[in-house]
Amino acid sequence: MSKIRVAIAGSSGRMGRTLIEAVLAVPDAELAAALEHPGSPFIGKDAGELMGSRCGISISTDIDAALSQADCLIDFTRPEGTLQHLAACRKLGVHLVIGTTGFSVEQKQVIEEAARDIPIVFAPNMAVGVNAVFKLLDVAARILNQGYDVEVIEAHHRHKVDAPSGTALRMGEVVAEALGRSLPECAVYGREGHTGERPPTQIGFSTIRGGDIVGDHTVLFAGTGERIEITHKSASRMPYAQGALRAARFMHNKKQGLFDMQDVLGLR
Ligand SMILES: NC(=O)C1=CN([C@@H]2O[C@H](COP(=O)(O)OP(=O)(O)OC[C@H]3O[C@@H](n4cnc5c(N)ncnc54)[C@H](OP(=O)(O)O)[C@@H]3O)[C@@H](O)[C@H]2O)C=CC1
Ligand SMILES: O=C(O)C1=N[C@H](C(=O)O)C[C@H](O)C1
Repeated sequence: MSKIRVAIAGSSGRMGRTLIEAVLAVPDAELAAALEHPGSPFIGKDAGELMGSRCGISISTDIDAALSQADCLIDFTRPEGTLQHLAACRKLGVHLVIGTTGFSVEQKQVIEEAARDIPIVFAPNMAVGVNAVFKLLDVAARILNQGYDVEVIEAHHRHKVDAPSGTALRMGEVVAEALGRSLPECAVYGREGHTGERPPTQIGFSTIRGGDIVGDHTVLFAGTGERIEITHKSASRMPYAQGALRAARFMHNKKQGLFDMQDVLGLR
């Protein structure tokens, strides 16, 4: 099989740099292009230099030119940037991996619509371990379906701009679905003041932001006389990048469709 030609959006960001490192390290993919938004101080710089050694690909703002060299774009940016890249991928028939989080319901609909024309893997967490935890949560919630209060607790670095994390929200969705609840109806995002007693069907979310925490998630099932905690802790961003590359490989022979990492990992 020929190498997958990968373009990376947000290439100077935390995930962008990790993705460059991941792509340059594997034999079956090549870095085709590296993108940044206009105004970035990294425009014109060699993408490999960000990770220590030059690779001959300059960081550019020209989305169409970048996509003309690529089979797949990997995007970990911000929702507005992702939607701009999505439109260009759709126009040029380029596959898209979306790791960005923090989309509105309407923005997610735009992604769904685009997946009629191109294959898209859209997942709030590309790490294999987190996707295993989604499965464990489904099993746990079905067993602990009465008498256990569910709380989702997440912690991330001080630079993260969206809350709760996309992963925490997906964990809440998995548990809510297993329990036959609608997350928008039962979710509570933080508590303050005289809140009254906790309704038994509530799913609570707590957010911690600080320092360089890469990403920790815990789902707590609190019963009477016992507690169950299912926790995932990231110590590096490389598992996210490697998951994104698996997603790019997964789409190689696909024509269209919306997928997530459960599809990529064969966990459906
Ligand atoms: N699905 C997953 O597995 C994971 C998802 N994420 C998500 O990925 C996203 C990025 O995270 P992270 O790398 O830490 O963030 P960073 O802020 O470090 O990187 C984002 C990059 O995107 C650029 N950018 C910002 N706005 C735009 C825009 N409108 N158009 C194009 N590029 C833009 C930034 O440039 P500048 O710095 O100049 O603003 C930066 O280079 C977040 O939504 C995060 O939640 C993160 C890790 C794993
Ligand atoms: O912003 C991050 O860093 C992360 N974002 C993703 C999320 O919002 O779930 C995934 C991971 O937790 C790291």
